Amino acid sequence: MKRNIVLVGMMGSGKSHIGRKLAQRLNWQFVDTDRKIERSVGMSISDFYRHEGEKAFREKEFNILQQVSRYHEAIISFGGNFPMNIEAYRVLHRYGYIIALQSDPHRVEERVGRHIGKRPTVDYGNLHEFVIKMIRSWEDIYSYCDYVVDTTRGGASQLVETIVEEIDRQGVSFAERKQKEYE
Ligand SMILES: Nc1ncnc2c1ncn2[C@@H]1O[C@H](COP(=O)(O)OP(=O)(O)O)[C@@H](O)[C@H]1O
Ligand SMILES: O=C(O)C1=C[C@@H](OP(=O)(O)O)[C@@H](O)[C@H](O)C1
Ligand SMILES: [Mg+2]
Repeated sequence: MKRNIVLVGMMGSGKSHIGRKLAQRLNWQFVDTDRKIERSVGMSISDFYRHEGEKAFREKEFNILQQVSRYHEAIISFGGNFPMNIEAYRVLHRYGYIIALQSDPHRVEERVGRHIGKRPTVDYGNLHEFVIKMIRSWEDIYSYCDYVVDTTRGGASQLVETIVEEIDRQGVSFAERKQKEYE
């Protein structure tokens, strides 16, 4: 039996947007791992990454994953800075139903380019090449996921219903939250 739903995928695939709507639809909590890391270290992801480096970031991220992976009735959006690695996958998959969101390059470019500067690791000067490379780096992950959703087309409400129907179709059941366990 699972406890939560984890959304993974490249930046601009819609994790935050769809995650919030899915949480509303199910009346669950929405949790963003990047925001939790930022609260825990007291600085932005980009500052932490710049000051402490990738190894420290990965350790912190793993730490947070272990914590949130045990949550019940939560939609957990996994930060899109890097493709999920196998250790993160194992931790999240124990209790989480893992959904990968993906979109075609032109849509990712359009979404990420909408707020220039918002995502500190994006190369906005070379957006097209950056997006192609990022999409490629996520390709190997999809076969590990429980469900892959293409978010290139379709509004968020429609995509949320598609996800809910698929979970029903697969007969996934989730343990209920019995006590307050979040921040
Ligand atoms: N299905 C969708 N339909 C319309 N706009 C969307 C959809 N999914 C995401 N967006 C928009 O695209 C942008 C990036 O989405 P976001 O949820 O922040 O992606 P991520 O968290 O995966 O980087 C946001 O401005 C969001 O409102
Ligand atoms: O560019 C970056 O480093 C970030 C991009 C965002 O990713 P998403 O677009 O996946 O939300 C988010 O993880 C965080 O704010 C940092
Ligand atoms: Mg996001």
